[in-house]
Amino acid sequence: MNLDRYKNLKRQNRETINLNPIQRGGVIPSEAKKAIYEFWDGYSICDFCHGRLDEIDNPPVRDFLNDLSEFLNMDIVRLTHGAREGKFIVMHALCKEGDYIVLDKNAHYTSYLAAERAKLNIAEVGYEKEYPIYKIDLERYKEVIDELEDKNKSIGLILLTHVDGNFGNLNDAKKVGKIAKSKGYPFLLNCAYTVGRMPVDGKKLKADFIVASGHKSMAASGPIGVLAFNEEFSEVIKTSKRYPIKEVEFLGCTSRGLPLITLMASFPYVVNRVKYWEDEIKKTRYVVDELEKIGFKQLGIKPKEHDLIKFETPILDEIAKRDKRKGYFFYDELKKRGITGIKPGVTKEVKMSVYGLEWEQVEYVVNAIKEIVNR
Ligand SMILES: Cc1ncc(COP(=O)(O)O)c(C=O)c1O
Repeated sequence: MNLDRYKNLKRQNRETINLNPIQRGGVIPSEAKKAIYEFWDGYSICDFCHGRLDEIDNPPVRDFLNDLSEFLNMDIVRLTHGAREGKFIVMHALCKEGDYIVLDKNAHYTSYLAAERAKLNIAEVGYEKEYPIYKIDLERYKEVIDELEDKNKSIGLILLTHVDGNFGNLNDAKKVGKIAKSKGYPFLLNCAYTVGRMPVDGKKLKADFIVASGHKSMAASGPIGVLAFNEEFSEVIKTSKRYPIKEVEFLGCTSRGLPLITLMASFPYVVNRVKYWEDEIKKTRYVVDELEKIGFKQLGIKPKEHDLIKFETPILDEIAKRDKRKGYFFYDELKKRGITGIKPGVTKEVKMSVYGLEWEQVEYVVNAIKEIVNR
C-alpha cells in the first residue's frame, strides 16, 4: 500500500474557467467556503441533534428546510444524497414491483437505474422531433398512459426531466403535470439541472415531487440532493415501527456534514442568483451566436432556454485530422488559455456552459475558441 499518494491531494484545474455543464452550478461562493472550516468534522452537524436531521435547530436545518419549501413552493422538503437518491426514494415508496413508470426519452441514466433498483418497468415518451432538436413530445405522455391502461398495466409514477443533461432542453412541465393529474398518477419532476439555477415553482408546474441536486445546481459540495413533495404524499416520510422517530425511506438520516453545511451557507446566494436567469440565457445565446459563426452547430431547442449547450463541431474534427495532438488539440489549447471542462480528445460534439461567469469571462471564452479554430 502506498500511503504517500494520499498526501497533499491537489486539484489540477482549480483556478481555471471550468465550462463543464455539470460543474458550473455547483461552484460554491466564499461564504460557503468559510462555513466549511466551522463544520469539517464528520458528524459536526449533529452536535445538537435530538434524533433526526430535519429537526436540528443548531445549525438551522429545520428552518432551512422550511425556507427551501417556500423557495420551491412545495409543502415538505427532505434532504437526500443526490437527485438520483430522491428519485429512488419516490419510486420505492410509491410503486410496487412490476409497476410502470412513464418517462421522457431524454431522462438521465439515474432515472433508469432508480427504476431498475425499485424493480419497475419503463415506458418511454419519445421525440416530437429528433435531430437536431430532440424535443420531447409532451402530448405523447397521454397516449403512452392510455396504451398502458388499455393493456391493463399498472402505472406507478409519471416522471419528466425538467432539463436534460444531454441537450439542455427545457420541458414545459405544466403540460405533463396536467396530464398526470387528469389521469390520477403522481408526477415527479427531475430538476437536477434547474432548481438553484433558474426559478422553479413546484405548484405552478403541477409537480407532486421535485428532486434537485445540490452539487449540480445549488452551489453545494457534493453529494447532496433535495426531495420536495406535497402533503398528500406524506407516505414518503413514514416512520419506522421499531424506531418511531426515524423515517424509513431516508434510513433515519441522509446527507450530514459538509454537503449540507455548504448547501445551507450558499442558500442566500442561490435565492438571489436565480433572479438573474434571463441574463444567463443572454450569455448562453451569445455563445451560440458567436460560435455558430465559426462552424459550430447547436443541437437541441433553439433559441436556448437553458445554459447547457451541446454543439456539433465538424470544424474541430477537421482540425484534429491535421494536428499532431489529434483530438486533444482543443483541450490542450483551451487549457493553455486557462479554460477547462471540455472533455479531452472529443471533437465531434462538445458540451459547455458559461453559467455564472462574468460577461468579460464569457467574451474571453468565446474569443479563445475563435482564436484556436481560426489558427
Ligand atoms: C438530468 C439529471 N438528473 C440527475 C442527475 C444526477 O444528479 P445527482 O448527482 O444529484 O444524483 C444528473 C447528473 O448529471 C442529471 O443530468
